[in-house]
Amino acid sequence: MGIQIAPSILSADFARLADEAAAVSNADWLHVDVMDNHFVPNLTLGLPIVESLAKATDTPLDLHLMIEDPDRWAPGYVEAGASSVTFHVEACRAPIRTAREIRAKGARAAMALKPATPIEPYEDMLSELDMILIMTVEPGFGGQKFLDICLPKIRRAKALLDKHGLDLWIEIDGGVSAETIERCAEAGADVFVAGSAVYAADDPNAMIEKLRGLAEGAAQ
Ligand SMILES: O=C(CO)[C@H](O)[C@H](O)COP(=O)(O)O
Ligand SMILES: [Fe+2]
Repeated sequence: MGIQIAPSILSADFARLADEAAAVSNADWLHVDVMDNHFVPNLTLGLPIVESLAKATDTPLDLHLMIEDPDRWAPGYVEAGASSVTFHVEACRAPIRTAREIRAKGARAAMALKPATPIEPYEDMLSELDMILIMTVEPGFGGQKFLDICLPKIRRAKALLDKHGLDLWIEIDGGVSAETIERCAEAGADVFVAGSAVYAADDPNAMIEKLRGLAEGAAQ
């Protein structure tokens, strides 16, 4: 698939979500951050809004569940219209079962790791997934500073995938901008979430193309 850009609607105007989705028509995915004020200290949106957003845009929805008990909720987000559903392994009680349920309902299944969570304990279950999300900020808020200390984990994740001959995507989320995206692409990331960098730009679609070009150049 190559490089993919996923603007996060966390940085959009929530009163105009359909327009904000249309403003990033060059995006490969629309990244939707679901927060429950328990797993993270912030509260955003849930199933009814995802269901409406899925009907309002042709861009596939990339759901990032920052919630407790994703085992219970993740399959419902596929039914609501998500094309990819990511659960946090720190909150998930049965990641293999949950990944299988997401896939069985027809979406891509992904597992997210907070900055201090290692990838190695999950080596044997990578084949159950379509994507690994490596957080490059502590989850909970947009507009935070990119954590360089996460770069070695991207490289280790890429090496594990190569070792097993797996073609999972590696997604990066948090602090991605024109200043930081090349480092992540060099390390092996392929899907780039960008909230504030895209929505604060005068021309969001031009920023998406700028980010895509920088990542493609660095990935070669
Ligand atoms: O998951 C997230 C926060 O937990 C968001 O997707 C992320 O922070 C995007 O915002 P920005 O690009 O401004 O860092
Ligand atoms: Fe996110």
